[in-house]
Amino acid sequence: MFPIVVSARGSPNTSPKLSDAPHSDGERPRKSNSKENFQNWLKLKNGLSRESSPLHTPKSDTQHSPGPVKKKFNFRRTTNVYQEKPRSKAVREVALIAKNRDERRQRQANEKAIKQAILKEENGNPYWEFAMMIRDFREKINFHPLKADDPVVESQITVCVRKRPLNDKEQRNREVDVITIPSKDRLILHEPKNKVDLTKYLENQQFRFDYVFDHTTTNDVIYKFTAQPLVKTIFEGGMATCFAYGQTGAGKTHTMGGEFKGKHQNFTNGIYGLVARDVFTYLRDPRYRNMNYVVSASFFEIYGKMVFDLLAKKQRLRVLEDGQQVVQVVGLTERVVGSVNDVLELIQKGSLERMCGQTSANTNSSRSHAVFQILIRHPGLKKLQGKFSLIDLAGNERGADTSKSNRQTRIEGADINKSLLALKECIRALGKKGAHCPFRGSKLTQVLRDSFIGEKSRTCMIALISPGVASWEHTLNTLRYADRVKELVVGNDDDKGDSNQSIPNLKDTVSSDDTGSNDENEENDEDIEDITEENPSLYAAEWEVMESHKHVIESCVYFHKMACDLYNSSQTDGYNKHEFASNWKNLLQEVIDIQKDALIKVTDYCNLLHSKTALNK
Ligand SMILES: Nc1ncnc2c1ncn2[C@@H]1O[C@H](COP(=O)(O)OP(=O)(O)OP(=O)(O)O)[C@@H](O)[C@H]1O
Repeated sequence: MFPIVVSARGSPNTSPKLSDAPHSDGERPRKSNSKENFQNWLKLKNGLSRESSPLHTPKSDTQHSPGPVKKKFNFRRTTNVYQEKPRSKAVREVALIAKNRDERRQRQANEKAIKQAILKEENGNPYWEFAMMIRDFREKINFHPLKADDPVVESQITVCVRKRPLNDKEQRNREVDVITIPSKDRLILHEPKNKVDLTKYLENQQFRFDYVFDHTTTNDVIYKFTAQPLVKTIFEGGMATCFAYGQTGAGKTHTMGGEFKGKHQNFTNGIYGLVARDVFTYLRDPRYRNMNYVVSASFFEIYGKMVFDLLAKKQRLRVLEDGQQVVQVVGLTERVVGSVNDVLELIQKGSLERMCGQTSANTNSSRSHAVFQILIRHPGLKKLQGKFSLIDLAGNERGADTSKSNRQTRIEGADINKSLLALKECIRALGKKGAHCPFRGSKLTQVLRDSFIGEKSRTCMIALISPGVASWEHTLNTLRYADRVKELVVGNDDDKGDSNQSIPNLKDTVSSDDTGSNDENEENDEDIEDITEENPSLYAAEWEVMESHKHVIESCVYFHKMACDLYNSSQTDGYNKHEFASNWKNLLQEVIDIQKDALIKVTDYCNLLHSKTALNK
């Protein structure tokens, strides 16, 4: 039974009413409307803090404020008292305080009742406030999602994001979907936050990529906008590379290997299989039919510093680099394939061999990078015409997830972080024409070195994200990483038509204090400005500084070891002077690049800190 709200003056309260109050006479309750309840609850909350608090006495009353009360009254709080004409200003003031207190209590009771009604309807959903705020936010947006027949824009580096649907576990936990995709190249992450007084609010972070795919997008459509435009590159004598990057369980294998149906994986609709299909289509094209190209494939995985052949029972392989910096994976199986089915068989074989570890996020988590390559060679298996490398990267989650794990898992985590950091630097180097590529930063970038050099090399990165609120921090990391890669390759192309629509509240935080009325929200506006104007840019800059700092530390250790090895090798009789000089030069260049990058980032950060401090003065 809900309390019947009667105002202190005896008239029915004008507060918002419960839209779904259950009937006390045993009738079936009316169809509930939790959104309306939520709006009412917000209004109540707001009204409560502003109207009824003694600190928020209405202006008309404060104008006649009698000043401090000196006498002590024996005041009986009844409805009649409010209706009587006060005998003095002091009595009137006390009556007003009492009235406000009563109203506040009634509002609290009302608020509690509405909250209970919403909770009942939301079936105890612990995230219901965020869910309502996000729903509210989305209602104000015009959605222009990507359409399958939209044109494909080609570029040397493409970075896009795919959001998967909430999985069964997330749905059982009633997780909120914190990703909104308003258009084909934009994405908003709703960060769930709590103020110090535990009021919940959203901090909306907007990102922009070449394409953003929502949870309804199929592998075929993703392929069309990502890897498919790169297939012709390998026929034109270039290197093509496609990475799947993201948190464990976000959908990397689903995208690269093929959609899962239970435990069965459909390899025909993964990017590996789709690339193979198109390679054979190109071979039949009149332009290439007479070239008699030979197609072959290899499949290996990189686990820490070790490389294993997935087509040869995980035989361990060595990676060697010659004086010309050509990197060879010695003994890697390269199978000649005559049809798409041959390729699918190899994909299936290799996928079964993949190394799996365990993390708290996914018991079948992949802790290794899987590299599937399709090569086109001139007849006689000699000269390479082109190579398509497809990489299903290991889960990118950081210390937070691995700190609870054993030492081995922590080492794996550190290796994964290191290789992902090196990968980012190498793609950035590809984007900055002529820049030094620090490919020795990890085994992954070492074996993929030829992907990052040359005018004809093209790369695409698909960042996979989980939409659930429980994953929002990992999702933010993934988006920041992808954004960093994109930032350097996209430039200032702000001519994307309707995708630039203004999105409501993007510069605002949405909080459960919001009622939509400006004058009622004066106090909160201060918070809004502080949170959205300052923190994200500072936070992002700080994050960059920390990342580059770590990179400097790691590279110093690496540099020290390599420099010692190189020096020792130069002390032997008959050492190769050319090779020594070239390696020493490259090593120095690599470490200088990393330090320069860190210097730029920390300088930007210092400037940002100074400008914020100056603004606050
Ligand atoms: N877009 C999607 N639509 C439907 N289900 C998906 C989608 N993406 C992923 N899934 C499902 O989510 C689960 C985890 O996906 P997947 O194994 O591809 O994650 P992962 O990122 O490769 O994780 P790991 O790093 O452990 O390999 C799978 O059951 C998969 O079917």
